[in-house]
Amino acid sequence: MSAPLLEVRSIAARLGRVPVLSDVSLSVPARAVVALLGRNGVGKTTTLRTVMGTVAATDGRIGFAGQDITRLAAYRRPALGIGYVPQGRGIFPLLTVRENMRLGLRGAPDPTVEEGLLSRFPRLRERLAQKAGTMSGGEQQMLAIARALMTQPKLLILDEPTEGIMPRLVAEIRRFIAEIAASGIAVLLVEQNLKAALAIADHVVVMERGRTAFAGPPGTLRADADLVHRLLGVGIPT
Ligand SMILES: Nc1ncnc2c1ncn2[C@@H]1O[C@H](COP(=O)(O)OP(=O)(O)OP(=O)(O)O)[C@@H](O)[C@H]1O
Repeated sequence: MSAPLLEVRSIAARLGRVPVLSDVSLSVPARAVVALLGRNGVGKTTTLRTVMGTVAATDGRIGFAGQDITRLAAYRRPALGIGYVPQGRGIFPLLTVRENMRLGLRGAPDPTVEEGLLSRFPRLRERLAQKAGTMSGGEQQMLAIARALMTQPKLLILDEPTEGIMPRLVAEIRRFIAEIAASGIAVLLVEQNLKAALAIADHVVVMERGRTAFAGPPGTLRADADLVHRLLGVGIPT
């Protein structure tokens, strides 16, 4: 079997002096969707930030596309093919939609890529010259995803993409994520909603206080109501 696209092996990390991650492992195969779950505060966001390099791994190893990136500078990681949409989206409200979309690029935008994204996100096309801060939370989330896709990543990392978004747009954003995955881009997604995670993911990883407590196919997690209750405090969704 070929190596996974992203392989996080037994990483540890601190925020200030606080040890937040002690033993996190997860793999994202090429073209797969992996959902990262866990109660509030277990370290999901810190895990993603360690992959992106804005938090340093104090132990363990992070590999991407066959390269050891554990100590690679954060600013060099996106260029390897990792797109990241942080929690809270990271949109610049006073810049226009078009300016936000092009923000992560190092050179001129590829017109075919930009055009393809605007066809997929017609709400963004209609608002290209508008300041991003005037859009709804769901539209800003679409913009953040489109911005990450402008760099044509092999892996898209999304931190709670539907958090705080009105229900009508939640379904639309979930559909976009499924489409992105179907187009062959691997997705690593932090998702609070267990039902949505089980529906979209090929693999599920559940964290508990700074470590990986479960990693496997959604069906295995779904079959273990006791484990789901212990790790997530919820029942199995119907
Ligand atoms: N700057 C900081 N210094 C020390 N501890 C922090 C800091 N920021 C966050 N923490 C703690 O680190 C832990 C992990 O936080 P993290 O945001 O990674 O968790 P999470 O699983 O993503 O949570 P949520 O679902 O609430 O976003 C939490 O217990 C949090 O209180």
